[in-house]
Amino acid sequence: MDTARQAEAASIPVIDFGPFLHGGAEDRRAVARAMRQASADWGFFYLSNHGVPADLLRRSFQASQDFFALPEAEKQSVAWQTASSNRGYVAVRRERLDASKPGDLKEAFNAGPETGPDDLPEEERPYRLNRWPAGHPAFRATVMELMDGCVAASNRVLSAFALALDLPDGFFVDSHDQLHHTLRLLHYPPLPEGFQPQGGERRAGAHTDYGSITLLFQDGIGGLEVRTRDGEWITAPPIPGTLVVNTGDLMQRWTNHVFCSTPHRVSPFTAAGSPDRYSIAFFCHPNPDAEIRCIESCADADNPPRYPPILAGDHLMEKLNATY
Ligand SMILES: O=C(O)CCC(=O)C(=O)O
Ligand SMILES: [Fe+2]
Repeated sequence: MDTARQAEAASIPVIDFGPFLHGGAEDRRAVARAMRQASADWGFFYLSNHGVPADLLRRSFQASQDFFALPEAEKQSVAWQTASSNRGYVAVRRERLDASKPGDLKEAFNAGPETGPDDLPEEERPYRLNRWPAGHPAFRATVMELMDGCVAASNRVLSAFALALDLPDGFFVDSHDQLHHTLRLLHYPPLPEGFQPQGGERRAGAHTDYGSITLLFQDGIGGLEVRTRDGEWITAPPIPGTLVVNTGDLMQRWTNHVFCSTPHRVSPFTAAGSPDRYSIAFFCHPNPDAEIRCIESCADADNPPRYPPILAGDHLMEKLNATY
């Protein structure tokens, strides 16, 4: 189906994270229960009072605008090179999130947490280094400040997920402690008036995310669409002050579909036409050597494990190699 129903923002749950961060044990459990329900019904929810400072987000969106406004040659000087690194600049139409459709009408800049190269095994070093445009130290500083904020926020969400499944607090966080995450600045350039998408092209093709969870920050433009469990596409409009959390493929495998990995896409058109749109996604990836196997309490005789165990790193490489 090509059009999406305009959803009431309320149809995808909005969860207040404040009581989890600042409340007592019962408040924390109530938030975790709401997340469990939302992840089962939708695989998506909005989170308010998420703890990532508004001023940092404002500066990050500004840094993103400044980066994408650089001349193409400067952006290409830090071009994305390999799936194993997955860092650097990705030009318009370079990636196909829906492999059956033309390239996405977006450009992106990927970065990862910077562990000092000295801490890394020799063979990993070239893949763990970010690609920064020369002469823009403030860009790097802002992106890395946001990285830290997102690592902290995602760990808090992962610990709520553990509580939601009655698992020890560190169950998910400990499997993410090598910080193989990707922070991705996204820019969807304006499309000319009367633009006709060719061959089903979109700003981002329909896909599920690959990792455990994703935190997504949207600007005010809109365009994100989510497929409901009934197969209908609905809009996920921006809600000021919130971020969007969605569960990815590995979380779905881990929880045997208790938490679902929901297809989503970005439509070329919004009520405002197709102006510039910016978003920022933080993809959480478990440690590459983490074995993702069905959590015991998520399976029983009627619902046996649906997938064999897989190493998180193997899953990610398979997905990245299919979309570039
Ligand atoms: O830009 C957005 O709103 C969504 C982007 C997205 O789903 C992705 O990059 O995986
Ligand atoms: Fe996505």
